[in-house]
Amino acid sequence: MVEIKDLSYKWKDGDKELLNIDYLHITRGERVFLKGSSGSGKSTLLNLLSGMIVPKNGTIKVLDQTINALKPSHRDVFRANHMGYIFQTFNLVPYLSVLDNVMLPIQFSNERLQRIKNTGIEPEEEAKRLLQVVGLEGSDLLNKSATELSVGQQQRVAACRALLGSPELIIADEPTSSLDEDAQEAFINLLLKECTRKQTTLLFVSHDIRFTKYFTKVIELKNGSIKELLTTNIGGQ
Ligand SMILES: Nc1ncnc2c1ncn2[C@@H]1O[C@H](COP(=O)(O)OP(=O)(O)OP(=O)(O)O)[C@@H](O)[C@H]1O
Repeated sequence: MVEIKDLSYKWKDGDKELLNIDYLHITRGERVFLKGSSGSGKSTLLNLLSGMIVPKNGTIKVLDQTINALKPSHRDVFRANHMGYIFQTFNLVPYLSVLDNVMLPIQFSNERLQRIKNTGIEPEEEAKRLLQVVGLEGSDLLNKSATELSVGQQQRVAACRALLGSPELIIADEPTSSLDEDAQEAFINLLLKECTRKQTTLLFVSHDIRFTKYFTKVIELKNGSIKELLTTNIGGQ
C-alpha cells in the first residue's frame, strides 16, 4: 500500500538531512500511529507521502504508483483520487456550508464520485451518512457555514471530507490536538470505525501515546529515521 525506500530529504541545500528513511512498508488496511518529537519531521514525511513535496533521493510508492516520479499535475490527481487528508487546522473552506465542505473532494475526483455511485447511493446521501456517523445532522447544521462551527464540529467535518468517496489512504496530522480528552477518544473511535468499514489505511500522527492501543502499527520518527515500535500482523499486502 505504502512503500518508502532509501528516502532522504532536506528542505534547503546545505541543510543537514531532516529525513533518512531506508525502508517503510504499510499494508492495506493497517492503522499506523506515527509519533516523534516536535520538529522531528512528521509533517514533512506526510507531505512527501501525499506528493505535496518531492524528494531528490529515494522512492515513495502508494498503491504501487511511484508518486515522486509523477508530473505535478498527475500527483494532484492521484492525491485527490486516493488520499484523504485531515489537517491539524482542518482547512475547511469558510464560505462553504458544512455539507458542501464534505462534498468538496468529489469536485476534484471523478473516481471518488464513481465509487459512491457504484454503491447505489447519491453523493449527498453519503455525505449526510458520514456526518450522521460523527453526530452531525439536521438541515440547520448542515447548511451552516464552516466558520459558524465549534472546533470539535469543524474537526468532525474535516474527517467526513477526508473519508468521502473512500480514498484508500487517510492521512491525519495531529487531528485531535485542539480537543478535550473525551472528544479526542470519541473522534478516534469514529475515524477507526469508518476506516475499518472500508478497509482504509490510516496514518495518524499524534503526540498522545494513550491512543497507540487502537493502532496495528506504531512507528517513531527519531533522528530522521523510522523506528518500528509495534506491528501486528493483519495480513493483506
Ligand atoms: N516549508 C518549509 N520550509 C522549510 N523548512 C521547513 C518547512 N516545513 C518544515 N520545515 C522544517 O522542517 C523541520 C521539521 O518540521 P515538521 O513540521 O515536519 O516537524 P513535525 O515533526 O511535524 O513537528 P510538530 O510535531 O511540531 O508539528 C523543522 O525544523 C521545520 O522548521
